[in-house]
Amino acid sequence: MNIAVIGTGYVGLVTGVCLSELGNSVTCIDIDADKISMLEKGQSPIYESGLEDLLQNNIGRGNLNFTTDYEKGLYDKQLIYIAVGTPQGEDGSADLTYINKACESLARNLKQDAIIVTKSTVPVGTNEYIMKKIQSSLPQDITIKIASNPEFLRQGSAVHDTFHGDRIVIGSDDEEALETLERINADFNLPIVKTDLRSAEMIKYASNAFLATKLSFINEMANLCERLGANVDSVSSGMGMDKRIGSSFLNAGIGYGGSCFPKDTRAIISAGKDADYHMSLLESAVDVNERQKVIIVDKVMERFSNISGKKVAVLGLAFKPGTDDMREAPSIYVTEKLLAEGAVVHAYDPVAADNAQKILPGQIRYASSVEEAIDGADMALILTEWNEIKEFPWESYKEHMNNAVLFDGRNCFRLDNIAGSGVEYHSIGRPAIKG
Ligand SMILES: NC(=O)C1=CN([C@@H]2O[C@H](COP(=O)(O)OP(=O)(O)OC[C@H]3O[C@@H](n4cnc5c(N)ncnc54)[C@H](O)[C@@H]3O)[C@@H](O)[C@H]2O)C=CC1
Ligand SMILES: O=C(O)[C@H]1O[C@H](OP(=O)(O)OP(=O)(O)OC[C@H]2O[C@@H](n3ccc(=O)[nH]c3=O)[C@H](O)[C@@H]2O)[C@H](O)[C@@H](O)[C@@H]1O
Repeated sequence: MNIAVIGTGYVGLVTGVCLSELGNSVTCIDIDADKISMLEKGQSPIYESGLEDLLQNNIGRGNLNFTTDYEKGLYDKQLIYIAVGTPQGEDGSADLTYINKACESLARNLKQDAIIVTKSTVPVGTNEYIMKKIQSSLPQDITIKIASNPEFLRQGSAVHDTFHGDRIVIGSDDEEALETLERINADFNLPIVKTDLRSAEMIKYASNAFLATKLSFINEMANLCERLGANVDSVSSGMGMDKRIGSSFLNAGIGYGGSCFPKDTRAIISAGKDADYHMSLLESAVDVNERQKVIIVDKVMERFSNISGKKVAVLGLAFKPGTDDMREAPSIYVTEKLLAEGAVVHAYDPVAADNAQKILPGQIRYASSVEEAIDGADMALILTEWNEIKEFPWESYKEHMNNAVLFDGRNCFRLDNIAGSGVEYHSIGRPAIKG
């Protein structure tokens, strides 16, 4: 099938690349000329395992193209995916500016009937709005249909998730659109959930909101474990063995970040307000996460009282391992707070340092290895559980640091492995280990 994808961020790019891998002819459109020029050369603008190989293979096979030109990109396409960003607006609601702009360009340049498929996460009712907006600007002889196909990939495992996800959701109020999407998606060989337009939009928000709430729940339990002398690792595994609870998303830590959970939870709270319904559970989940992001600095201050002039090594900056994405990364809030307390911050991240330098405070010094970051440090904070950080040998902390005190915001290590190592260790929801 001939497919266009509008927007080449995480979702647009992965969607375009994976649909071309399945044998479709795909053109990706973006307004960012630098991005398109990189992509045309087979270079991925994002760090995502396996993506660049697939990108290059499919460009080579001639079934994947990139353009900034809507007319060229939409030419002869039967399916058009919209995958532009829907960031958080000032009042917490989803900002539909990019969706509006994409719809306007689409309507100006579409010359044939097509099915428009929304991949972007959009509030319930937006697909109906998109349909009306585009159709009202099209010549009368062109007809469009609309469908929602929300995306569930995780950054860091985006390609894997696309081919091995738990389900594909397609929603439409038009039978023909549903059938076409079912046919295209059948090639992924995954369970397909077919539903109406509004329910598909809601499934996406409800899924992210549920996962975010699960994280805030376990983080609250972790904070209580600390006060009551229990170990949240044991609590998580004991809870997770119950199939009704499930063991995933029970790793306590310094809270969720990233480009979606923070904005999507706020967007659904805002949708609740508009519908005159108070989403009290979700509001609490968001509040717990706000507090959790900086809990590690509270631990530092409790231990040291004054960190002015102290060298603090920050290990890991990305919001999670496997990505260079810094959006809403806890490292933003943690480094700001450390600097406000007068600390001298030396940071290391295996892939996110370039992006970090664009948004973190200018005073941060960047190291090119864990060793360099911790050399002569008075304490080290782990904020992202990269394998390289998890595999760094214990002895080396003692060897390099002025003071081997480690604050682990991701519970990377088992307590029984640390005892006796000579490193003082503080983590989340578990007893501290004296050095
Ligand atoms: N990042 C993720 O892991 C996931 C994101 N989503 C949702 O997917 C949507 C996209 O997210 P990301 O890929 O992270 O966004 P992004 O912000 O990384 O990329 C959006 C892309 O759209 C382009 N763009 C903006 N306006 C355009 C226009 N008028 N025409 C053509 N291109 C335009 C931008 O230049 C950019 O390359 C959002 O609604 C997000 O909530 C859903 C699941 C996973
Ligand atoms: O809508 C989206 O954008 C995506 O949001 C999340 O994916 P992502 O944000 O890429 O990453 P996750 O693996 O879900 O992690 C989110 C945050 O939760 C944190 N987390 C995750 C799991 C856990 O057990 N503990 C924990 O603190 C991570 O460190 C990270 O900051 C969802 O998992 C995807 O299904 C969804 O498509």
